Amino acid sequence: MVGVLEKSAAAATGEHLIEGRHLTKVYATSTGPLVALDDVSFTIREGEFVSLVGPSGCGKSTLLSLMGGLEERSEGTLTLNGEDLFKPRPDIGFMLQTAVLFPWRTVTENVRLPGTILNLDKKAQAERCAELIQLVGLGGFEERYPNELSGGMRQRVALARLLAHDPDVLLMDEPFGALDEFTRETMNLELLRIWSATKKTVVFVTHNIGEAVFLSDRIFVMTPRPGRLAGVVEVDLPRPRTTEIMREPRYSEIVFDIRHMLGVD
Ligand SMILES: Nc1ncnc2c1ncn2[C@@H]1O[C@H](COP(=O)(O)OP(=O)(O)OP(=O)(O)O)[C@@H](O)[C@H]1O
Repeated sequence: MVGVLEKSAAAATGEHLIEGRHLTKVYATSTGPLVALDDVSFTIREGEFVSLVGPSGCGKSTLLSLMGGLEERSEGTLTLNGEDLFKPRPDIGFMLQTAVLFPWRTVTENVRLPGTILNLDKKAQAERCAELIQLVGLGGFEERYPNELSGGMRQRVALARLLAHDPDVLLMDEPFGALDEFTRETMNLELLRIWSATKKTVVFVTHNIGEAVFLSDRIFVMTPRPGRLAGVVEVDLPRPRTTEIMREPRYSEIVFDIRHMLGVD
């Protein structure tokens, strides 16, 4: 059970892992070029939990897709450990708001899919996936099919699948955005538990400022038209975090600062 939670030797060295310099993304649209990201520069350290927040259309998903190598940048540089980042890589995992699970595959078969695609050792994968299913709280549901699961349970399957091939970087695009508040809070706590044990690098997109403050080491605050990085906020709240932290004046202060940066107040 603890095997999947062991820190990778390379993790948490505090070095710059992902580095973007003057990143620009222009989409060609029917009404002409649309600047989704404009001159965005940042670094993300190994083992760090970074959230991207900002209103709809500010380029959060675009930036995440660039980091996942799913979109081509228009200008600028983007590197992972100094290597040009321009295509999907097995050491980067991606998770979306709605779990894209194969309905004809069981929970176990869905979680084992990346290992099968990447042709990883079958026995080791079988063990790891069984541990991960326990880890995300789905013990007993291994042989169920997605349509027999709740939305929260399907996201748990997606989370286990994200971790199955042990990527160093987890890119999560509003992974719990479609869940009710209680389930979302539980999933956030699970994610923090897994993250603190594995020290993976997480980049997490959310509309929810409170969620970003609760989870993150740093928050990239983005503004729209064109998508820019308005500022980076350090979250100096202690860890490990529980929901009790939301009572802290410092928590409210950071939430307020971000709202202010976004012009919400
Ligand atoms: N494939 C695409 N083609 C054309 N325009 C796009 C494409 N993807 C995104 N855009 C545009 O780029 C801008 C940024 O979109 P993006 O999805 O990155 O924003 P976002 O901050 O993630 O928004 P949301 O919070 O609503 O998901 C938007 O104006 C959007 O319409």
